[in-house]
Amino acid sequence: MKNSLIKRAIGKAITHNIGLSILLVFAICGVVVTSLIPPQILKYIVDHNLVPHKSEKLLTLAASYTVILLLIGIFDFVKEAVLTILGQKITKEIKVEMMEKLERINAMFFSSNSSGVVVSRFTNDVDAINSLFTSGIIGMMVDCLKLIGIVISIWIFSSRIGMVTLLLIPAIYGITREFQKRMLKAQIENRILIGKVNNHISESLKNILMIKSYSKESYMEENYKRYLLDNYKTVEKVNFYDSIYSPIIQCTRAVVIALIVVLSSKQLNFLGISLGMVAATIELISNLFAPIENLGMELQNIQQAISGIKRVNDFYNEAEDDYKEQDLKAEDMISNREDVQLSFNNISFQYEEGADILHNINLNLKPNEKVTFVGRTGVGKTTLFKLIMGLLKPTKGSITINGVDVYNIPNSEKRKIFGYVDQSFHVIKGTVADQISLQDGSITREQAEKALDFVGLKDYVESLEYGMDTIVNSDNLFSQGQKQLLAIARAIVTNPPILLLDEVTANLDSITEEKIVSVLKKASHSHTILSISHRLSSMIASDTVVILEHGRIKNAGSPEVLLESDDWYRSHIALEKLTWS
Ligand SMILES: Nc1ncnc2c1ncn2[C@@H]1O[C@H](COP(=O)(O)OP(=O)(O)OP(=O)(O)O)[C@@H](O)[C@H]1O
Repeated sequence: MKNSLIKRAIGKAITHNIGLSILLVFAICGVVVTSLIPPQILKYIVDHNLVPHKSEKLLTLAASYTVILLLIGIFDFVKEAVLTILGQKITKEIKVEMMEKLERINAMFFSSNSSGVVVSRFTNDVDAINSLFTSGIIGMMVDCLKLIGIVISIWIFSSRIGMVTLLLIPAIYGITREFQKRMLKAQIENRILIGKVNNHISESLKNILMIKSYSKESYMEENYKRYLLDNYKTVEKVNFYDSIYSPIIQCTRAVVIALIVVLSSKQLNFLGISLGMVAATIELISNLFAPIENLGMELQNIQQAISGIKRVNDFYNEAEDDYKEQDLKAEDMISNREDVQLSFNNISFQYEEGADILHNINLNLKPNEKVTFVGRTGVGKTTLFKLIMGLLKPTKGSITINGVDVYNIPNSEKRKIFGYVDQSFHVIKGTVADQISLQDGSITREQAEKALDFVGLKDYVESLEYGMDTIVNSDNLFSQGQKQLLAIARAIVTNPPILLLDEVTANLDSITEEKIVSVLKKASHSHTILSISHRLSSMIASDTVVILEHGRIKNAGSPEVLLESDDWYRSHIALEKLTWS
């Protein structure tokens, strides 16, 4: 059976908050029972005080009536407050466990699930589950109990009215549900259109230059008008249903009350009940409508929560990364930095069943070897890097460092082994020092300073008002080239023996590129460097170039040998020279 995160979270919230849970049960019983008392007091006042014209107990009875109403309010408040607190605790529990799961989940999950889908598991679905407690199951239970109480109270006065009430409940429920469905449909349409209207504004702002240069102003204006018009229509629909629902319910209530009054009049006396009972019945009938109206919404919340529960549980049961050797330490694997053997042992990989991206890759790298992977776009270079870092598991074969399968290396040890730099620098919240250490407590300030110095950014950072402690909250503090240098500092700060460089100089001008390359040349003396580059001539000198084609190694060798023996490589270099000359 599937592991239900929701059941566990609810169980945990209840057992850890026994006092609150008992208070909730007490408040629910209090609301149900006390809400049946006022009509009984009313009946007593009419039959025993007003009809016989006795006023002695009137004040006490009026005070009791008020106190009971106050009690109903207090019980209701306690119920809502406890439900909200428990709901929040359950939501927090679910979200924390989901985040932990997200970190354990197999990288393949992200191939078929966009970030939007994952975010909606954390937001919409968890919120829907939360409403199950705040306005779903418990609300429904309370409302059903209230309805049962009202029907029994009325039945005690008159079985005939009791029967009418029983018929009335499904009728009112039917009308309410129909209106709620129509209103919800209109509200959803309205929300989609509001999204379109807002998106249109941001899209216009983003593309304003293109709109002007291609003279698309009127096209954009027309689209905007259309979205606005459609939006108004849905708002009108919502308002229409909203405005006619209330009168329909009021009329139904008035007709039923009028009927009870007429049927119990002196002339007809069809119901045979006292005046006090008539007054109490009228109040009970009036109280009948609110729980029925609530039931419709609660049913809807429950339906949404059920699909939310299913999606969250499915997410929670996604495959996780396989077993990692948690006790494995980088120092044990690599006792001597000068002796790092990276081997690709006949690996193949596929994202989707039956569609191999990489086939039978075999390579044995020497310590401190500089290897550049080249090949057409989409051939699988970045995928190969992910396999090297153990983020993906080969479908066949293995990649090993000094004989240890990289897929078994625990994530906590990876930074000591690999330094990864790609085309873009990902800024994190925090200071300049945090950008390098990634808030890793084991990295000292001296190490971060040394890394900054190594990439040549020390002077620039010292010129900032707070130096390394300057908060990086704008994208403009560092230029594109400086960001790449920071990325290199981040990668080398732990002095990992293997550097992986994925198109690090893409998007940079040639002067900045030269600067980056010179920093990398400096680093190359003490690292095994694997790089992906489209511009071969601009990279640091490679010992080996590996040409990938259709997911296989087409050729591998020193640049000099390949220049002699590989037509593709020769023409690639010639084309580059032509472009850059
Ligand atoms: N997460 C993924 N899920 C499914 N397919 C993927 C995924 N990532 C990449 N692919 C596919 O795998 C193939 C190899 O992609 P990869 O990014 O490794 O190529 P690349 O050689 O690095 O390309 P480029 O030079 O353009 O960066 C491509 O066909 C790509 O569409």
